[in-house]
Amino acid sequence: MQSSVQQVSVLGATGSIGLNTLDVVRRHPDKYQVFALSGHSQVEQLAQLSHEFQPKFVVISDEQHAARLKSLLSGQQTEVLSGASALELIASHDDVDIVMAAIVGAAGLLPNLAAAKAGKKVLLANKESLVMSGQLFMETVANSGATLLPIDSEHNAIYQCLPNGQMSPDLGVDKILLTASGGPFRMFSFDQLKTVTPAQAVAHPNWSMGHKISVDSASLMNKGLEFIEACWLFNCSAEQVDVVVHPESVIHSMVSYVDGSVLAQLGNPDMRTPIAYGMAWPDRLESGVKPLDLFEVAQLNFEKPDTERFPCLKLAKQSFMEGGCAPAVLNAANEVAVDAFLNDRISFLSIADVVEGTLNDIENQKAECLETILSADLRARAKASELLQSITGK
Ligand SMILES: NC(=O)C1=CN([C@@H]2O[C@H](COP(=O)(O)OP(=O)(O)OC[C@H]3O[C@@H](n4cnc5c(N)ncnc54)[C@H](OP(=O)(O)O)[C@@H]3O)[C@@H](O)[C@H]2O)C=CC1
Ligand SMILES: CC(=O)[C@@H](O)[C@H](O)COP(=O)(O)O
Ligand SMILES: [Mn+2]
Repeated sequence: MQSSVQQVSVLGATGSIGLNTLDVVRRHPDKYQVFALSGHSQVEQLAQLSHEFQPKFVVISDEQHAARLKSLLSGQQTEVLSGASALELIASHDDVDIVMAAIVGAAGLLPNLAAAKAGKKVLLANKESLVMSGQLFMETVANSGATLLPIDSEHNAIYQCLPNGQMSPDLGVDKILLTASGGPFRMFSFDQLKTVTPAQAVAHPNWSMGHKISVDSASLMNKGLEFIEACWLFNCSAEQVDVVVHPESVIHSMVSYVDGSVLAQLGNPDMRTPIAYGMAWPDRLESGVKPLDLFEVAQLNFEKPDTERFPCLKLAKQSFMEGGCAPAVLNAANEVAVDAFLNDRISFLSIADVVEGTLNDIENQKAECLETILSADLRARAKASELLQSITGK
């Protein structure tokens, strides 16, 4: 049992995972105290959260926003900082016990690595950092003795179903069954996919999430990123992970064993469950999530994923099997393409075209060190932007 109050840094506090984390913290003031919060564009909301949680530090990306935040927090003890190095500071500070890694995209990589290097209890929601730098990230965790707990709902479920969170053949583990909702366009024909809008894409059938991950769910890129995330987290090969479409999102993933047993973790689709699991691990914590009513659920369905209509899943698997910096290139191209789609610059189907074109045009390299990975990320962004221009003519 944890006894003293744990100090928590929430990276990406103004987002969907950040706010759910703060909801769990709010329920347990005897166990958790907010040490630091970070945000990017939502200055007012960050100020409001700082008023409520009175953190020691609050970090925002740019200096102008920081100046506004300072004026909103005048008279409060909280220190306002800005920039990438400030994120690393609150992720690795000696006084921090738990880091919630909930910044979206590649922007989370450096602070997440800093938390891992500093040996923190890292609650990893940001899947992009593992996709970009899986080997480096896992080595950093192993070398520092950090505790890495997956918050992504599927990986949290798998962690709960594996013996000691490990994919060990000695313990009879056979396969991971990674569930996918299929997203809002699961039943759409290829023709219908040509004209879907950002508003339709972010309307996930089961989960309320940020825009980027919602579009990824709609294209099945989210499942591709999660496939790579699972391989790194649980040290398994591509052949050991099967994607199973399960439209209800009640089973959050499963593990099958050599004796024919399949263990699953079920629950209502609410991120406060995996967040509370990570915060309290190895204990359990009340999270505010209502108990699962199986009579209300009534049916659980399963399908094979269709990678013809949703090629992003195939592209992600291929990039993992290719190895090196290919997953970092895939991730960067996807970030550029999703942003363009959300801003009405390209169609939904062009997301996969931009990712595929970028992967084809960038020569792969071994992911030897952080600098190589960051340089592949930059080159991929430049190439993806070029491809966007050729699609839009602008
Ligand atoms: N939402 C969910 O249920 C799940 C999310 N995840 C993963 O968790 C991560 C967060 O997702 P989600 O909460 O939905 O995303 P949101 O878009 O809701 O929130 C993203 C957070 O990151 C901040 N941010 C955005 N850009 C930057 C940047 N360049 N530098 C620093 N901070 C930045 C945002 O600040 P601001 O809002 O102030 O601009 C916000 O606090 C993603 O990696 C996602 O894949 C995984 C499983 C489930
Ligand atoms: C809540 C969560 O973990 C998301 O990653 C969710 O899994 C998205 O659902 P699908 O990608 O399966 O549609
Ligand atoms: Mn997920």
